[in-house]
Amino acid sequence: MSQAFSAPGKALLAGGYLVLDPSYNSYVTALSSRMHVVLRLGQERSDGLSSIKVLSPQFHNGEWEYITTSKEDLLSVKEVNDRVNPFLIATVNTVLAYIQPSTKYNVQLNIYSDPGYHSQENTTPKLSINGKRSFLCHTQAIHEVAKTGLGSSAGLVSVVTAALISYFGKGKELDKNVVHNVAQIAHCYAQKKIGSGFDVAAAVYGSIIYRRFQPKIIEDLLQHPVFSATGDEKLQKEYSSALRKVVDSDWDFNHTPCTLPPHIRLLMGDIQGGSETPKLVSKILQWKKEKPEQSSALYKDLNAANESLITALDELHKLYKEKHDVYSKGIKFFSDQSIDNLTKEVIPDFTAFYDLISSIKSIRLNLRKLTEYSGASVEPKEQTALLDDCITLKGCFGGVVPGAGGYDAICLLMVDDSIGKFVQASKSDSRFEKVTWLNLHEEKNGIIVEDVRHYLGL
Ligand SMILES: Nc1ncnc2c1ncn2[C@@H]1O[C@H](COP(=O)(O)OP(=O)(O)O)[C@@H](O)[C@H]1O
Ligand SMILES: C[C@@](O)(CCOP(=O)(O)OP(=O)(O)O)CC(=O)O
Repeated sequence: MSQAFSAPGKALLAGGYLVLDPSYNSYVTALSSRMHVVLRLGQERSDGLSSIKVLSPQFHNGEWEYITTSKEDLLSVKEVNDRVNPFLIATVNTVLAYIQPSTKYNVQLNIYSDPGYHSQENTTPKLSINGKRSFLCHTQAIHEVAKTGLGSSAGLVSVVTAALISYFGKGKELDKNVVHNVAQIAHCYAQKKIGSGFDVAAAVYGSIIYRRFQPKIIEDLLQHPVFSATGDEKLQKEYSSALRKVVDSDWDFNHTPCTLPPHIRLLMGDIQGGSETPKLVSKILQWKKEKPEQSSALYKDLNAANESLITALDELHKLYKEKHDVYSKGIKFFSDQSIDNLTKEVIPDFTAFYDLISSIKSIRLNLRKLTEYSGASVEPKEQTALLDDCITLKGCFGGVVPGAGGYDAICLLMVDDSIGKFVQASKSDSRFEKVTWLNLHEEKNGIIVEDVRHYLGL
């Protein structure tokens, strides 16, 4: 029996930092760069132990094996050959503790990541037998390859969780909420911190308006004494029942499906400027602690701007449905227009388009205030200049620094038919010489079942 699944990457278009607080909504776009897993029965071990073997053939030394240390002790998982992958062992541990398999298992998982997740330098493509899948092979180990911040670990944890839960569920229909909850716990354990979880939520559910779960739901689990006393069966059973109770409880968070309006597409630019999200987050949290009044006022304004983007996108969906011809005229108008030199005359029918443009401007204005007040380079001046340059070209509604911001990426909202000319024009414009436009788009679905035949020969 073989099964295949995939999960999308992510771009946090609105809600960076605020999404750490369960009071605020964020807007996450799931991306066409996907993380794939193929699960098949593995080889039985001569010692009769259960095992989960994970292969990542795209990367040097991309092989990890997890075995239970004894026939009785189902939950003490050991990494074989000492190759460490914190996200994989956390996922294996969490799934096994949740499932508590009663019979022996030997499973092999092959992981494949689409090109957008990592730098494509020094790679060679490998095609599957039926040509449906092509992945880039790297000469380095996974932890040595530069990332593009599309959420590879979140995609990995989510898709491995889905595959293992499906396997142990013996084909029972996958409950995405169980996959989400188990994957969040595993991802937080691997990261040794409880982030907002927007990346795991997007990997499981796809493009969403996301309000985070309360961290306290999983805090005790991550501190459970079982982690400091491996092999203690009584503690393992206690942990497993506590885990099951948490996973099966109502997490009371928001993951409303959303998608960009028709003919409006995301264009991501990779700047390779490198940013340390944890350092940016700690700087912002420090400022919040030191300047409670200033920060709460700015968070209020930033949240209003984020919500105005969500509303503007929703209004554009309504315009498309209710006045399709007006919507089409608006798309045509903006495809041949740079918003940097919009005439003052406002075309009344295009209000929803103008609202989108002004919501992006409002988010950026408040992110620059966040940068100034906190000292964290959320929208540093180099990114301000680049985003301002982008709106001088036709077909661009504006753009933001996604997620935590910093120097490594920009996300533009574009008229789809204008992207080709926009990218072409940027190639001969020195203002964009540091930008690599990523060949990806919104793919709003979260975890999906894939056809295993597409991976044969990889
Ligand atoms: N294809 C893969 N195979 C195995 N492990 C992977 C793969 N992709 C990502 N990982 C794991 O996720 C880690 C990267 O996670 P992280 O630093 O959080 O980056 P990101 O922001 O892309 O999630 C890698 O070092 C590796 O441990
Ligand atoms: C700051 C944040 O709210 C958003 C960070 O978004 P990014 O997409 O920048 O994160 P990385 O995956 O580290 O690149 C932290 C959080 O929500 O956990």
